[in-house]
Amino acid sequence: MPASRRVLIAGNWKMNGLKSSLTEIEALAAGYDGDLKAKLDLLVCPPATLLISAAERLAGSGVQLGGQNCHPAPAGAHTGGISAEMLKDAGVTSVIVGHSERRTNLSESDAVVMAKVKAAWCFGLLPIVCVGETAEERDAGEAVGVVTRQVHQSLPEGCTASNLVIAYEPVWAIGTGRTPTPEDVANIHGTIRSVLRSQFGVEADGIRILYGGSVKPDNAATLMAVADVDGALVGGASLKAADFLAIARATPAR
Ligand SMILES: O=C(CO)COP(=O)(O)O
Repeated sequence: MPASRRVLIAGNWKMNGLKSSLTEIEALAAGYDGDLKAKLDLLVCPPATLLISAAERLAGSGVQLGGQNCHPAPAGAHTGGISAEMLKDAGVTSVIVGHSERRTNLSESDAVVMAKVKAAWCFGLLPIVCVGETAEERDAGEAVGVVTRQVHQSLPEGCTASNLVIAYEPVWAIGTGRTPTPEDVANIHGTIRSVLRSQFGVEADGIRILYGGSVKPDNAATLMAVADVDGALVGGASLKAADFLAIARATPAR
């Protein structure tokens, strides 16, 4: 196992979280203890409005802070946009790009996702690139093909173990309580690893591939033990520090 493939448990709060939720950030900072630090990286991605305050609360705790999206342009006339530089300035080290909710609801294409990866790199942020098939695509037997295409077309040249994380999130598993079988997860993660190998050679062996979609404290141990699963991207169960920390504790040590 390459040293760089340290397990990463990441929380995506999506459009949830008010100032009062900063108590959960404080609880995360307090709960990321020596055992967890020895075992894995912990990352939380609250909404943009909470980033600066969250960075203050997390300072010195070792818990990393992430954004949920960035604009492909460095700056300028993009009302409502948030640039990678702004995220960096707020204390962020990672950014989720290409989440299926943005691909679907905001028609984000693979080309746009690639531009966002490059924007993140310009400011030293670690992009977490999401891929995953819909229920219709899975039922049509197209899961492998869809994920392969997304990985191929969303990633620029020059991806390495230290500048890229992939998250496989089957759309039908997000927020539904349904998860793929461990065999299905192993199959898609193995496919992603081979696509990465074909694109980036030996570097691919160090790139972390997270699983996301209805990860909970009671299924984390099983899902995180699957081959080529290097952590989780957690939605709903990351909103409460107790649940999110329980997922981290349930994750097997490597
Ligand atoms: O979309 C997700 C994380 O980005 C997964 O969400 P849930 O964990 O709520 O299914």
